[in-house]
Amino acid sequence: MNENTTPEHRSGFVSFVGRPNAGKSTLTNALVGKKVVITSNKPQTTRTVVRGIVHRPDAQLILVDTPGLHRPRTLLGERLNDLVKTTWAEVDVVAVCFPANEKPGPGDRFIVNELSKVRRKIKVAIATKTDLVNPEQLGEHLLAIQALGKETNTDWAEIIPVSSESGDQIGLLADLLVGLLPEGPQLYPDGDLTDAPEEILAAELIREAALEGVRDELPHSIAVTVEEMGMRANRDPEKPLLDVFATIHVERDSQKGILIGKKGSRLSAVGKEARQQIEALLGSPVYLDLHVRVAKDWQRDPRQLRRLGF
Ligand SMILES: Nc1nc2c(ncn2[C@@H]2O[C@H](COP(=O)(O)OP(=O)(O)OP(=O)(O)O)[C@@H](O)[C@H]2O)c(=O)[nH]1
Repeated sequence: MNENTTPEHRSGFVSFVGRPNAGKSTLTNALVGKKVVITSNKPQTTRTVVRGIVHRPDAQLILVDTPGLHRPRTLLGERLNDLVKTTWAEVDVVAVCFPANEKPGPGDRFIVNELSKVRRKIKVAIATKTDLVNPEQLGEHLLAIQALGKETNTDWAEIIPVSSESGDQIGLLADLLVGLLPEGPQLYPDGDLTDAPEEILAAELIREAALEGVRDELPHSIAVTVEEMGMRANRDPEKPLLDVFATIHVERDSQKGILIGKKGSRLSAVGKEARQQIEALLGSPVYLDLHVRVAKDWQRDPRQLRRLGF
């Protein structure tokens, strides 16, 4: 760079991959600085590809959040894996997340192996959740990641430990990722933190609230659609109200009962939590109309999957 030119601006796409629950969504939110993707302690929370956008004077970093890649067991699982591979082909950098509190295992090997088939792609390893381990454990973890790279012929451009919880090394990670992006213009307007439509964000926030406190197979059985969303007409401009009409789909009657709870108590708690989250994200008071519907075995039914947007 010559001293008379302005510093180059970089822009590009980074995809986080990793086994379910590796901390990808939390990391996206930590880098963006705001909750743009939902997180939960239930594996396989992420289904749609939602982008978080990091704005800096020198760069624009667009984060593509993917579902956890795993051996598919259902049609939904297959669709999600296809989605991951399509994403890899399109991004500038693929960053694999390895939670520091779990030894890299067969699930991680499966992912890195699949990724090694994608040639000429910049690959980064991120050790997530470092706040959960001591320095010695972290050292072993980093060595295990390095070994896994060797074993699969994967050349890590960086191996970096971070904690989204404490914020440790998040700024450094952003710097490293920006350094790996090509020179390019700003791709999204200032202030845009995601390009997911508001309907999708609202549906995701409702799904997150519904996942809170449910166990076993139920989390995987929950899907949410937003039927209608819009500002209520004829309101005092000082008191706007956003109407959101949404449906929570489950696979069985018994699950419907669990979600609704005694005298509707659980559903109303879910509604309240989701409403507050949507209000925080979109900055307007919200009226949320929430229904629960049984879509029998939707995860295995192509027609229903299409209806639910997969
Ligand atoms: N202590 C700690 N917990 C974390 C950290 N990052 C994520 N978690 C937790 O780990 C769990 C999974 O995080 P997510 O970000 O939803 O994981 P994910 O990889 O997006 O998961 P899927 O959507 O299932 O693929 C959540 O309970 C998070 O709160 C971290 O840095 N420290």
